[in-house]
Amino acid sequence: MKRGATAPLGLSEQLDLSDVRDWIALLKPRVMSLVVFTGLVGLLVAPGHLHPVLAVTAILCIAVAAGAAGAINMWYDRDIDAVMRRTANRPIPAGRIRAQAALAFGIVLSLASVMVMGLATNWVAAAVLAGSIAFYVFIYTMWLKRRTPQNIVIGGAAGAFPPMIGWAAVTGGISLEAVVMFAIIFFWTPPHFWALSLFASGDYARAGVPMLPVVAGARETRRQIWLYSLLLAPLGLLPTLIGMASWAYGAVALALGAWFLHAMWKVKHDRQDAEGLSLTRDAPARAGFKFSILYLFVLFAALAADILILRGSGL
Ligand code: HEM
Ligand SMILES: CC(C)=CCC/C(C)=C/CC/C(C)=C/COP(=O)(O)OP(=O)(O)O
Repeated sequence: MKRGATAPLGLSEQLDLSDVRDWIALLKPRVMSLVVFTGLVGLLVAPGHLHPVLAVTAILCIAVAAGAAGAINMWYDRDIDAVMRRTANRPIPAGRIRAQAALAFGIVLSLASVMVMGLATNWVAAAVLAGSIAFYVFIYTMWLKRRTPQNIVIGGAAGAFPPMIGWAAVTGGISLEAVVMFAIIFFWTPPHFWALSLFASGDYARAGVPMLPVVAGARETRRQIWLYSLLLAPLGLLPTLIGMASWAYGAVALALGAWFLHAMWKVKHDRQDAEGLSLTRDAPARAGFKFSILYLFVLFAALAADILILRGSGL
């Protein structure tokens, strides 16, 4: 058939792949991958049984909720994202997705993820899921981010909820083990983010976001990174100390903790100029940021492996 003005579009024309990529980018998939992984670990280590289909549904709900919260964050932050080099090409500031459409997308996905979580698992898990979306959107994004350099310390709690949500999906409640996993991520977030902010502080200064290096300087930021690292390293051992995991996990946590302290010690004593993007490619802050991600991934993987192996062996 010859294509006239009214002829239907072909599938590839209707579904432009670059559009799909932009909608996916709204969900901040790279950052959320680790959020979802920690949620999965919470679900795997929880005592009890959840049908595999429901378990997969629960993890999808965490992924969709985290992504939806990211989309609403990008809607709200479109003005500052446009100013920062790292974020200027995001779909909203770059004009590829309308702000209102992104907001609607985020709200619909948020509501859907909470409803499906409640129906598939239980309403405790759904409530904590709703709470973490609300925390990220209202407490971090809309309230603290533009007001105080403590924004990520308090707001970071949002990213610490997923293991608790996974745990609640299986058990229908929250117990000490879930709180311990929450605490590990809570104290991990400041070194994770402030290491990055040391080499992205020029961006934040331009956008008027009061991140710690902008307000208090690089030296104080390095000091705070070190203090939180000192708290985090022993916290990693808590699962063993409360009898949740064995000493095999404890040994991994100890080694990782020592490695984390080593990486952050180098950040603390780095004397390079921290303004803008002027840190060299191999600057300790860059290495520390990257290592923070590896640390959390390996720590949670070790926790899951330890508990599943112990359970499998009947010990
Ligand atoms: C308030 C808390 C947090 C803040 C402000 C924060 C901020 C950031 C920023 C600005 C980036 C840069 C990369 C990008 O723009 O895509 C990043 C990367 C990343 N964050 Fe965080 N983060 C926080 C908490 C978390 C949590 C709780 C997790 C997971 C448990 C996480 C996991 C990651 C990962 C995996 C990356 C690397 C993404 C990549 O490969 O590009 N973050 N974070
Ligand atoms: C289940 C659920 C709802 C989880 C929420 C997960 C969550 C809050 C993760 C926080 C990580 C994150 C994307 C911070 C970005 O900060 P930013 O928004 O200031 O970074 P940006 O400058 O890159 O936009």
